[in-house]
Amino acid sequence: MADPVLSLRDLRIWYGAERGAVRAVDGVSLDLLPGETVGLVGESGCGKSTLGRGVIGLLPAGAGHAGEVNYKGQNILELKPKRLRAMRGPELGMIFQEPMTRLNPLMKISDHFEEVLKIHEPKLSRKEARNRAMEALRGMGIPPTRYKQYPHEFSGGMRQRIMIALALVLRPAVVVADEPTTALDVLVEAQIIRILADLRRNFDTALLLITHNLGIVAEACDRVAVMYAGRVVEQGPAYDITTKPSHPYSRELLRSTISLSTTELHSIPGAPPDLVSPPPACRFHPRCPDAMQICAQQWPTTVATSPGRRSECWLHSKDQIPKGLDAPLEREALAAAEEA
Ligand SMILES: Nc1ncnc2c1ncn2[C@@H]1O[C@H](COP(=O)(O)OP(=O)(O)OP(=O)(O)O)[C@@H](O)[C@H]1O
Repeated sequence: MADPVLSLRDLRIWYGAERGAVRAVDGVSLDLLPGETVGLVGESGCGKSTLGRGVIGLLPAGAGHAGEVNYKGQNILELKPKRLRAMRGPELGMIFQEPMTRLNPLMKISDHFEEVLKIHEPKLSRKEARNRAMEALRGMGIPPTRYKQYPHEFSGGMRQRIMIALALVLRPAVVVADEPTTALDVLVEAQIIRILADLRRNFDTALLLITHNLGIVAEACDRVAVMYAGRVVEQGPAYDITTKPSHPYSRELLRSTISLSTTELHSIPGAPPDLVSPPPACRFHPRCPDAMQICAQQWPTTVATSPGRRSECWLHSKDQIPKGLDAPLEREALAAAEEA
């Protein structure tokens, strides 16, 4: 297996708040291999975007961090801002959700590409830069005849494809795509996801795809990391996790996804916890249908449930649970504890 192009080790990111720190990412370890797409899924507010920004060192001012984001033998979180800025684009790319806010309405598409290439690849001649841009656009299904047009002359789906082409024209080693297709209709979404899959194969780009849509994960990702309350609670091959989730949270998340075979709508009871003071021990225990007494008392260890697959749940290390603590957690007891 190839060496990872990027490795997160015990990554922690928090935001200062008056009531205490919001621990948005709280001890995440994850590898990205060259050319693979890893889907990052989880309910709103669990820390996906924060993790995605941490991966390319683009954290808001005031955010604290600890742990490592290793890229080419260096922790990018420790780099000088200038060095990091120079890496962002040619080595670490990011695709955001709303293309209109990122494309300058007064600049033609050609100007956008030529500016980016001039900054990061100054040795390219104008003609070479133009050819590179055309190639990237063609890959995204945008005809070269439209190269000199302005952003408003394109549909939302096309603008998003232009943004993706702009991120990929520099052939970065790692791209973080944060909900890149959420604002688009499903057909355009499927098309973009297919094109993204082709492109990363061609350029060996590792893609971290943040999404709410588990259907996309099953279709487009090699691996998936399921996030809950700042932690990655399960990670492994996308097919295995979307067909046979081993963490109760992944299972519940999958059950609450609408698909063609959906006969009734399921929602996970309760709400995700407050990240200022999350529940002790396993953070999912107050909502978990399988919770045992140990889950409210001790942090679960991460267990390799099969090759390449890890799950942070006591269900997978039952032999280590002290006697009696494997009894089901009583819901009434839980509610009373929460009231107190
Ligand atoms: N700049 C910020 N300052 C303070 N708190 C923030 C900031 N950005 C995010 N947060 C908080 O950090 C937590 C994680 O947010 P984040 O946006 O990373 O989650 P998410 O899983 O990407 O959510 P969504 O799917 O809704 O985008 C939330 O509690 C959020 O309110």
